[in-house]
Amino acid sequence: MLAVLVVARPSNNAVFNARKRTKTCTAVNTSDREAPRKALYLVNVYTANGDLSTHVIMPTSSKSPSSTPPTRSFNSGSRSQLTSLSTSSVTMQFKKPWPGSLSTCSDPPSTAKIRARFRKHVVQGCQPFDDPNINVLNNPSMGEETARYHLPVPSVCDFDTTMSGKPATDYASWKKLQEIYDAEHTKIVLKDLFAQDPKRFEKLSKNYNSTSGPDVTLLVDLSKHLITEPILQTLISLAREARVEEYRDKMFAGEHINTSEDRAVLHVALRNFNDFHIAESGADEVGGVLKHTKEFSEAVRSGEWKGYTGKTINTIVNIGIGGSDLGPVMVTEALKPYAKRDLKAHFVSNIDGTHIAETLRECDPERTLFIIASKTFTTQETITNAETARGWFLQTAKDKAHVAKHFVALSTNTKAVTAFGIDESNMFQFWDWVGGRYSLWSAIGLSIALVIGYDNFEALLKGAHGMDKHFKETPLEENLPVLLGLIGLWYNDFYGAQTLALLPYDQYLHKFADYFQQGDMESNGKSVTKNGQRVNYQTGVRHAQQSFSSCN
Ligand SMILES: O=P(O)(O)OC[C@H]1O[C@@H](O)[C@H](O)[C@@H](O)[C@@H]1O
Repeated sequence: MLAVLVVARPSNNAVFNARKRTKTCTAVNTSDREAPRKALYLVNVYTANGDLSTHVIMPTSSKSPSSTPPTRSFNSGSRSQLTSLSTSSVTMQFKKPWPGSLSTCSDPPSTAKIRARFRKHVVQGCQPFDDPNINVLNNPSMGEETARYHLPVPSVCDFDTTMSGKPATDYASWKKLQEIYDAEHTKIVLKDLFAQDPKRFEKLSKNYNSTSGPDVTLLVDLSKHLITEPILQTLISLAREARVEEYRDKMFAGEHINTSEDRAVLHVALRNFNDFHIAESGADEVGGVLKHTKEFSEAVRSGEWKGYTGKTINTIVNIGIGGSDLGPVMVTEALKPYAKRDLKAHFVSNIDGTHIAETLRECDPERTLFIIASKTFTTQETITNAETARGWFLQTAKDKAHVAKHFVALSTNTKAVTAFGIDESNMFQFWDWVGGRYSLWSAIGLSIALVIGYDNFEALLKGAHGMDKHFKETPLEENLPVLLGLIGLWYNDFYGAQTLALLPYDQYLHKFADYFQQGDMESNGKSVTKNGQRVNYQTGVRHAQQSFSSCN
């Protein structure tokens, strides 16, 4: 099947906001050269009340396209529609009130906004939209009822339209799991399962031996879960049906499996050490950033790096939020036994000024290094706290030139970093293919390297790489992340158990639940499938962080 896909899918936030306002659209053109009459365009529009309306448009022939193709619309009444199309272009019309993500208030969508939206959504394998070819067909003004845009469709490319955009509930294995659950769940009692099979622990527990050394092992004990071997086998079949292995391999190869943002998903490249071949721009720059991290962290720790009055650094303050805070704070706490005790580390995330104010009371401006950690460098909480820190520092240091000795930035956004006043040489780069929740292994880990030393930071990366290798190379039946994911799905979607308790009894892991909560919820908590269809089943869980009282 040869097809063209044109996607302008709302991000998760967009979908979340769709309840409040109209969102724009996913346009899918699937055309089959062998059977041109089957050529198909789909346009999904998120309407003001959050519903998805799908327009299906079938040109009479993709070789001799109709300018007014027959269309079928579901949930009509949306504010945007296709008015004409050919094999190479689509004309879209937006009616007042304009789709919320394209315009604000009652302004018509600007060409720049249309371009920005469509430029972002280039599907892997297809040629990008050619911006200049997005033409405004009329010149909408406040008084006009419609705005019309001519959007070029990229040339035909291979795209498998059966990719996992299908609701999970449509898979045969899902249906089988539902049957098993309905017939058996009242009989699944743990003590009976152990009584029936004395080898249950041996059969359902898995070991992981790290490449870091024989003393590093993990035990995942599935025998204490409410599953049987047939249930586990069916869960694994579900993963195969959903093509988890194929998408895992695409991920490691650097393909843009994040289709809504047209990005690769490559946190594994941050700890790869040239093991897997990853063809994505930036993957070959990781080594350079690690070198910078090593040199800088060693200079600060050894005292070679001096503050503006020539004194050594004795305090670091990481200012960030979400992934730019939770990962580093969790790891520095977990690996405290390796910490340099005379280098105090603070992590400031709260927009409530008390957090930064109380932290600054413990800092000496001559001996403090501020690390501004933000992938986007636009996050309000972080920038506000960073400005407070800079103002506090300059009250004593006076001269802005001294900022260079006391402020560094960890970000993908060079322009915003330099506009803030941090020199590019004091910036530690990373790439848009690092999700915030996975960023502790990127430059965002600088505070970790400062606290535990670069060699220990590198050992952490290598440990993570060992698990990446296991995930990449191990059959699903023995694949620990896959098995744990499937167990989560079994409880969440069949038992309806939406609360996950994380019980890290080791005090060093006291920040683990906070950290893991973001990773799990932002990764799994989705409300639409890959092709934009709203799901009617659970995709994520609620996290209970040792708050037993709320679990009854
Ligand atoms: O690192 P940034 O760009 O400041 O973002 C911080 C956090 O911002 C939140 O909005 C995102 O959901 C998180 O994923 C992210 O970690």
